[in-house]
Amino acid sequence: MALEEVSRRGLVLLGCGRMGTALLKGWLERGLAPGAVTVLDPAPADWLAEAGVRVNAALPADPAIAMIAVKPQMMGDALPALQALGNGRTLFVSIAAGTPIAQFEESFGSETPIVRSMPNTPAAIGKGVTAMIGNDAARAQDLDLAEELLAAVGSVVRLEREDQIDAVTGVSGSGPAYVFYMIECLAAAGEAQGLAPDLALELAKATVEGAGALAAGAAERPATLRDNVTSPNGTTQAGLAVLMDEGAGLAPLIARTVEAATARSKELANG
Ligand SMILES: NC(=O)C1=CN([C@@H]2O[C@H](COP(=O)(O)OP(=O)(O)OC[C@H]3O[C@@H](n4cnc5c(N)ncnc54)[C@H](O)[C@@H]3O)[C@@H](O)[C@H]2O)C=CC1
Ligand SMILES: O=C(O)[C@@H]1CCC=N1
Repeated sequence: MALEEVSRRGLVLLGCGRMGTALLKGWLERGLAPGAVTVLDPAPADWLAEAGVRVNAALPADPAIAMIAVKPQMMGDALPALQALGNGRTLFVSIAAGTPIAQFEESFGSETPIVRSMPNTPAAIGKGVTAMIGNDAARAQDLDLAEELLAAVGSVVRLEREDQIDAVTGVSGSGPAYVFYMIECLAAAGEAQGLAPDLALELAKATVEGAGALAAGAAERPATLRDNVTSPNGTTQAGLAVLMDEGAGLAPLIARTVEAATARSKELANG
């Protein structure tokens, strides 16, 4: 439904880099009309024009969505291009880390409906997760439209307070990178135990994919699924004794990882 409304009224995408591309590919594959999309980006990828997307063209008169997908550091240069859409019917949706709603209200006017969100790159294959929160001007139907649009490429959670988004960024926004690194480490460790690189990588990727799908679909908690793998005095127990070491194991490492990413999100808000 959201993709139909957006196909009718239009979507402007400010910045089409890695995350903008992930979202746009997800929407196009799920039925968004390419001709309804206007991408504004000084370095647009070739596939956009080939796919029938309008690139660096004039703004549509009354687009449903203005999506902000530039780096926080680029906001000053980039936002004026959307000025004409402020204080109107267009819903602004930002995916930028660390840029507060107040900054968008300052640029576009406080009557502008704005949703601040934090998606992640698995959106490109419809498996993203996005957290979102709206400003005071965002009405229930604006929030529903943003949620439906983001739900087309994965699951969506609504936040109660804007400041929750820093921790969300540290967990799920940045999280795919942690998991990719986990795959890299698992494959390298397999190589160190004598497996060929291709085989080690295949095993590591399939294991993370399978375990992720199992955890996502199971009624049991991850800790129970872990127990199910762990035979008394078996191989998993030997491995987990290292991984779950209180001082040097994964828990304190992940805690520091998420803490650092969350802190960086807060820092970005202060320029
Ligand atoms: N990459 C990720 O996994 C995620 C990124 N984000 C957020 O998405 C935003 C974009 O990040 P990425 O896509 O990773 O960055 P990126 O560097 O891949 O893409 C940024 C794009 O903005 C374009 N750009 C630069 N100046 C511009 C201007 N004045 N007007 C219009 N476009 C301009 C660039 O040419 C580039 O295509 C950031 O704010 C980031 O915090 C949010 C969630 C996840
Ligand atoms: O690294 C970043 O700043 C962005 C935000 C979340 C994922 N990538």
